[in-house]
Amino acid sequence: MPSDAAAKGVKLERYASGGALLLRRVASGKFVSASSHLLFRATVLATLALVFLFALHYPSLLSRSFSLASADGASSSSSSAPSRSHRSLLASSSAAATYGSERWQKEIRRSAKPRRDGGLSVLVTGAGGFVGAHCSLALKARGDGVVGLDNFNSYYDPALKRGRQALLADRGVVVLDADINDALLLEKLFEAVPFTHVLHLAAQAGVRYAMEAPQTYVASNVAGLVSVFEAAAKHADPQPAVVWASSSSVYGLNTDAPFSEDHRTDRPASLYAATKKAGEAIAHAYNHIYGLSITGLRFFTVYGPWGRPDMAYFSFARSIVAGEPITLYADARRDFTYIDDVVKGCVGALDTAGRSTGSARSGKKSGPAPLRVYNLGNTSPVPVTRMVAILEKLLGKKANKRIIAMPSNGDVPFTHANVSHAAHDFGYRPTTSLDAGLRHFVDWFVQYYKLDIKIAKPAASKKPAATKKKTSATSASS
Ligand SMILES: O=C(O)[C@H]1O[C@H](OP(=O)(O)OP(=O)(O)OC[C@H]2O[C@@H](n3ccc(=O)[nH]c3=O)[C@H](O)[C@@H]2O)[C@H](O)[C@@H](O)[C@@H]1O
Repeated sequence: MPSDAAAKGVKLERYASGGALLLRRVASGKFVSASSHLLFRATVLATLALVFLFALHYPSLLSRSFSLASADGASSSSSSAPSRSHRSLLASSSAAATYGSERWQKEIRRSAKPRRDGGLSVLVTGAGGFVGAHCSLALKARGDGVVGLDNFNSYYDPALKRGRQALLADRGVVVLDADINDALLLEKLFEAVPFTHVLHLAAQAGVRYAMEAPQTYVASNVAGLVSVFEAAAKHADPQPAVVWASSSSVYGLNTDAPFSEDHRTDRPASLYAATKKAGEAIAHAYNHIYGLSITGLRFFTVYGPWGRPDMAYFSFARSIVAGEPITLYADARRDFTYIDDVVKGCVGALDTAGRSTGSARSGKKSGPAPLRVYNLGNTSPVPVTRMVAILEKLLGKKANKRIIAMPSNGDVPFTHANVSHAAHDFGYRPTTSLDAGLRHFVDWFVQYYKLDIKIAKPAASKKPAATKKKTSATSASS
């Protein structure tokens, strides 16, 4: 081709446009023939078609101005899976306006407006996620304003996330299709609304999956966290207080029990744990330099209705129903914590967060700001075999179990929370037994998947306090 062009005295010039390389012919003295014109047009059309297809699959690799122009305010997505990219371009979220537009701002402000005196205005990242959706519902129910964002990636079935989004939309909470790594989107959000708090729950979860997709953990849990702290520190005026999801996994190879916030967290057993531990160090730096009020919450194996299908209790329930085998790691124990208890902890942490002391304008802080970290666990570890036994009873079917020694996949043998700090500072008291919590989960599970299963009745309990009433978040989900 180049030699042919040279022979015709035509110079080919390469230049970039919209992420694709176009070839332009520049005539050097001679007329370009009609057939060359046709060929040129066909090439341009084919290139444009390729650009369109490229944009459809990889919007994150294109420029910022592209994401600004997208129809639903979707952002770039370093951490999201391809299905989100399609959706962000083709589908519309409840805030269907171009982000930054007047209509978009109006929708965001309406969703963010508290309906009670002294109410909070909270940006919830990961609002399409398990904990994020429940917290958003609880905040909205008590009269706080909530704006959610989520990239709806396909780490697990996005339909479940869309279901949670629909639930939130019913309550008047907007959840934007957006990624925490989209700095411009975050700037626009903080420009539009003076959020009092950020509840940052968007993350790449799952301990074992980190061996398969290590970079997604860095993109979400490290780069994404920095992106949120950057926006909160430098583009919000006044700065909000940030409460974010760390993890019980930071205790890693710690053997002192129950795990206390004062114990060592410098021996992570998985990359997932290491990214959460890195997050805690990053939080320290942003608090120190910019005066951001930051609270990290170490969640302990949170479960319940609308939960995560990648987690053991959920995937085991599916396998039991389907008659498929499950693999149990011998002697593994977890401090399983029910979602309603965790929601109360998150809300308590938000309510007691204390103000940030920095200024986005001057870049200076007026004094030290709060920097806190709390365990949110259930304080009673249970063997995983016991969790399976409860599921078997509720579902009326035996599991096809295969018990093996715990593989070296990042798992730790047990977790056990000491929650005295959270109890002292915001009255955190978990009250849901694993039996009661799994019953709520199975109720929802059977309904959600329209299963023809009669759930076993609870045995008469001597301790009625353990089967506490459902909160609004749980009732909403069942
Ligand atoms: O507490 C935490 O910090 C973490 O809790 C869970 O991680 P994990 O406790 O590993 O939860 P599951 O994946 O549901 O596993 C629960 C238990 O089942 C065991 N398990 C898991 C999978 C399996 O096939 N077999 C099996 O015995 C695990 O070893 C573990 O003891 C979440 O997935 C993490 O995102 C969260 O940060």
